[in-house]
Amino acid sequence: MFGRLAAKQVPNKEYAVVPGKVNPDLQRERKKCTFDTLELTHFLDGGVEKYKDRKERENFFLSDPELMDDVPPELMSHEDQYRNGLKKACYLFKKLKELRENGGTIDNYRQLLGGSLGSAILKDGNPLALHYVMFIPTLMGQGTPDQCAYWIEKAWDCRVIGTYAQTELGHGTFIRGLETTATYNPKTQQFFLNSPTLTSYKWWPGGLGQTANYAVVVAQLYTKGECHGIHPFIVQLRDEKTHRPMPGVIVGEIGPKLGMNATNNGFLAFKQVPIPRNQMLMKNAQVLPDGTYVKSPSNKLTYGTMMFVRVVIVQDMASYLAKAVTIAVRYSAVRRQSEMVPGQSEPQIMDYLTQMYKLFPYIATVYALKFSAQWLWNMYNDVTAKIDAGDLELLPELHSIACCLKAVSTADTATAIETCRLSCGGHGYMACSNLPTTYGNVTAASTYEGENTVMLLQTARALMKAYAKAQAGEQLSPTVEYLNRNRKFRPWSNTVDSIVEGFKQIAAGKVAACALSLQRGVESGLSSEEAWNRASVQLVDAAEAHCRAFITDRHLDMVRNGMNELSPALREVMAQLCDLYCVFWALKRTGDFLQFCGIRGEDVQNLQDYQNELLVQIRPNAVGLVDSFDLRDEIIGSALGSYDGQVYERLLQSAMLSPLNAKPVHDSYGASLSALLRAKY
Ligand SMILES: CCCCCCCCCCCCCCCCCC(=O)SCCNC(=O)CCNC(=O)[C@H](O)C(C)(C)COP(=O)(O)OP(=O)(O)OC[C@H]1O[C@@H](n2cnc3c(N)ncnc32)[C@H](O)[C@@H]1OP(=O)(O)O
Ligand SMILES: Cc1cc2nc3c(=O)[nH]c(=O)nc-3n(C[C@H](O)[C@H](O)[C@H](O)COP(=O)(O)OP(=O)(O)OC[C@H]3O[C@@H](n4cnc5c(N)ncnc54)[C@H](O)[C@@H]3O)c2cc1C
Repeated sequence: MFGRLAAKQVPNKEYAVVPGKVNPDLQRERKKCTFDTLELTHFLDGGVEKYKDRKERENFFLSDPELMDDVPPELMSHEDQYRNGLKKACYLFKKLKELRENGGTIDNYRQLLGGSLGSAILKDGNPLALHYVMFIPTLMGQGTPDQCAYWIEKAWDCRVIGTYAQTELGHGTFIRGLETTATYNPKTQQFFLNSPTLTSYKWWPGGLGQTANYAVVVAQLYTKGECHGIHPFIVQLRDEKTHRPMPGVIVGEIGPKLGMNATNNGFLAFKQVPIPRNQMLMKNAQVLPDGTYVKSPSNKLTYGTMMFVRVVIVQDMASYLAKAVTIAVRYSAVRRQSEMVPGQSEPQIMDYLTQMYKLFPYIATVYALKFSAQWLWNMYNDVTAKIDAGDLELLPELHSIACCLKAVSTADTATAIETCRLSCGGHGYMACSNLPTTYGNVTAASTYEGENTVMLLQTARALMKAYAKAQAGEQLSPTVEYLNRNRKFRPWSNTVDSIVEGFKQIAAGKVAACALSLQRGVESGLSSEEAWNRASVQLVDAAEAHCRAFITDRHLDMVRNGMNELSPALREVMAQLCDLYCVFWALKRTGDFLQFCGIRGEDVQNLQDYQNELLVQIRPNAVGLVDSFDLRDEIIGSALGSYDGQVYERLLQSAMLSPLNAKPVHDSYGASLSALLRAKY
């Protein structure tokens, strides 16, 4: 990274990065590790074959100089960020095509577009991401076989580039309130797309600004004078030859953002734009040539693509976090500061227990999220196969767990990355640490694909239904089985099993308390909606507790039952991480444990002692654990986190890339500063 330019400009040659030289503290850390890091890498990849595939894929992409930046995107203008992003994205997609022709799978695409590899190549966003992440999945999930046959090939080959245009200036969350209309005219057999108000302008879709020439547009369907709610339509936005906007299409880019500045998010409006009837995606609902509307088996099937992306976001979060925590742990091994014992040499900052506390729970979180994400991905595939066969029974369960996992994983990861940044002191604030960009990417996910509070309220809605079922003695689905009214919770016993059990007990207690609040609200004369709003802070809290119970349960189950093949040395470390994740959250929720699980003050002290013990146990393996994520330096993209630990050399090298350092006296001196220095006031 930070290529050719820098090497010429470092002021003192002896401070240049030396290839192959590894920081001695990092070397010592690697020797201390008690397990085989390669064994863990294989486990994370899902076996040796998958490990080899990944390595090959990374080589294929990351050793291509066309895909590497000579100048970091943060030094570019907004326009150049887009130009650079688009150039690389187009090149990347040519390579993706090559990969597909050699038998690449959708999993390859996910890994490339999400998480670590994608964010290494297109650090600040990808203007073609929505084409693959939402446009193609919507065609696949919502098109009829004929529509799929016509559009998907074109889309895979990038003969059309699409985006997913749903959100409007006025509505993102409440999609039933969208204002864009698609009105069917049986005489011409066309829909007419129209944007009746300013607030109906589409706003946000990735790649919409200057990149996409087609979009899936979500609009209110009108036929025979009646509105049938929101439906997806394929709309051509730009001429296929000239790329000029089609007649009646108003389109542009929305401007710089906190992050993701190469994503080319755009706005869009229509002035009675016609499209043929067969460009409504009609797998679920249909409009017949004469304008007759045929209902979908469930109007929530239109929401299918959002569900897909929520599921993959959870996986993505684990990848982003692995990257951030690798940077912070390696830096904390290299960085020495202060005196722990007066007169003695300065310790590595990772020897401070507070530093271990900042970092190690987030190493554990990578695993916690990975295991939940894997479970969710499997469930998603099972449920979609069943839906395709006409069985919609498990759809609500999938929706409920996907919503809370999306919210909790994105919120936790954003907090974790900010903590990683803080743990790197001043240098963490530098763009070249790659922590600010990583945070920018991750914090966006708390908003997109369903704002987190709203997602938790969706889960809470399902929890209230499940609670009512439990009270009626009905059978419950697996993720809410703990609400069963006959379930006896085991008494507290100062073990990790007890913590996991405790989270279920807390969730059950909070769900019951919400139900009571709602009931009281209604009894006091509030409408059920008003009572819901009055209880909503509690409801969000209950949904979060439910999700924490799920994540800890999954994590413990994996450690107990999913690691039999691993060596005892590695299993021990995996168990320590699981325990740490559980204790960390138990201590963050001490009030809940005191309220719902009957623990006492001395139990809290025991938990505190156990947390300290775990931090110290994990300390010698910290660098080994992040090395096992096996993230190449191009993926890490950080002056602080590279494998060799040449932190100070890389900081100096990256400073020299600043255009402000190109000349000994900057032009602005003559333009303004010299006059100020000479002025007599
Ligand atoms: C090919 C390669 C792929 C590679 C992948 C690489 C991965 C990389 C990923 C990272 C890159 C991402 C890039 C960024 C993309 C951002 C794109 C967007 O934001 S796009 C824009 C994203 N925008 C958003 O996410 C908008 C968020 N808003 C919404 O989704 C909805 O408005 C709502 C869910 C909040 C409410 O909906 P509303 O219709 O008002 O519903 P009510 O509340 O009245 O509840 C009624 C009933 O419906 C039920 N139900 C609801 N949903 C579902 C469902 N999905 N299902 C089932 N059921 C559902 C609900 O439970 C309830 O049941 P019941 O109690 O009656 O039994
Ligand atoms: C980086 C990025 C990329 C995006 N890409 C796309 C894209 O490609 N395509 C696309 O269509 N959209 C895209 N979006 C839009 C995104 O999906 C919406 O911003 C998101 O769904 C939130 O909607 P909103 O902006 O209307 O927020 P709002 O709903 O206005 O949220 C504002 C506040 O109101 C609260 N609130 C709203 N409703 C409720 C409620 N019912 N109960 C309690 N509180 C509530 C929220 O919790 C939040 O605190 C993108 C957004 C971002 C940030």
